[in-house]
Amino acid sequence: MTTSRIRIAFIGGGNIARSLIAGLIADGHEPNALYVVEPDDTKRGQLVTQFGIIALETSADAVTSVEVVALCVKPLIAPVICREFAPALLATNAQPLFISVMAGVTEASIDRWIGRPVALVRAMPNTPSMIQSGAIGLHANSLVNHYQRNLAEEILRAGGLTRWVENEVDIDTVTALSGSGPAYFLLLMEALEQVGIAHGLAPETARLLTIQTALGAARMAFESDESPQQLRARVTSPGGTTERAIGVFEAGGLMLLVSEAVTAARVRAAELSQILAEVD
Ligand SMILES: NC(=O)C1=CN([C@@H]2O[C@H](COP(=O)(O)OP(=O)(O)OC[C@H]3O[C@@H](n4cnc5c(N)ncnc54)[C@H](O)[C@@H]3O)[C@@H](O)[C@H]2O)C=CC1
Ligand SMILES: O=C(O)[C@@H]1CCC=N1
Repeated sequence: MTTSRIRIAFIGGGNIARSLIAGLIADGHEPNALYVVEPDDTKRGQLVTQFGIIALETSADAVTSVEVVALCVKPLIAPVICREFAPALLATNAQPLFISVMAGVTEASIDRWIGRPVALVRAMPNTPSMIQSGAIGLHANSLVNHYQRNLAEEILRAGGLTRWVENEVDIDTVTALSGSGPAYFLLLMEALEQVGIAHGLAPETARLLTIQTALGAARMAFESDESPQQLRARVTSPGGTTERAIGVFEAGGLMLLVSEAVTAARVRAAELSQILAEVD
C-alpha cells in the first residue's frame, strides 16, 4: 500500500489535527483514507466539508479499522479516550501505530490507560505547524518498528521539520525549547514593536519591520551554513549600533535569563507529566 493510502484516524479534530490533515492533503494524501472522531458538530462538519475526510462515530470504530491513530485531544481528556477505545482494541487483533501529540502525557500513562503496551510515537509539535512551518520533536517506544517509524515521520512532516530524540525525557526539553518557543520569539517581537512605537514609528511600520526582521533572521539562519553566532557577528560592526545594543543585552544577563526560562519550562513539563501519570 502506498503511504498516501494509509488509513489514519485523528481522535480530536482541533487545531493540531486540522494542521496535520491540511498538510497531509497538500502532500497528496487521499482524503478518503483520513478519518476524524470529533464531538463538536461544527468542527467535525468543517473538516468533512473542507477536506473531504470521513467522520467516525466513536474512537472504538477508529482504532479497529486504521493503520495509524493520532491522539490529538487535550491532555486531561487522554485517560477518558484511552479507556473509551481500549475494550475494542483489546477484543481484536488490531495493532495500529499510535501517535500522541499530547503535551505531558507519557508513554507509560497511555499504556496503563489502554491496559497493554502499544506501538507509540510521542510527537511535540508547535503552533507554526498550522502553516506547515512547525518544529516537531519525535520519540518512538520500543514497540515501534522501522516501517512505523518512517510512517510517523512522514505524517508529522506534514506539519513542518521533524527531529527524533533518543530518550522520552528529551521530549520535555523539546517542549521547553520549540513547543513553547514560538512564544519566546513573539515576546521579543512584542518588545521590539513597542520600543519602535515609543521612539516615534507608526504602529504599522514598527510591526511590519519587526516581523520582516524576525523572518529574515530566521531564513538567513536556516539557509546559511554559518551558525547564528557567526551571522550575528556579521551584523555587528565594531563601534557600531548593534555592538552597543548587544552590550546592553549581555550586561542584563540575557543568556542566563534565557537559560533559566527554558529550564523552568522543562521543569514544568516534567511536573505536568507527573500530575497526569497519577490520574487513574
Ligand atoms: N497548540 C499547541 O501549541 C500545541 C498543542 N499540543 C497538544 O496537542 C493536543 C491538541 O491541542 P489542540 O489541537 O490545540 O487542542 P484543541 O482544543 O484545538 O483540539 C482538541 C479537540 O479534541 C476534541 N475532543 C474533546 N473530547 C473528545 C473526545 N472524547 N473524543 C474526541 N475528540 C474530543 C475537542 O472538541 C477539540 O476539537 C493537546 O494535547 C496539546 O497538548 C502539543 C504541542 C503544541
Ligand atoms: O504551554 C504549553 O503547556 C503547551 C506545550 C507546548 C506549547 N504549549
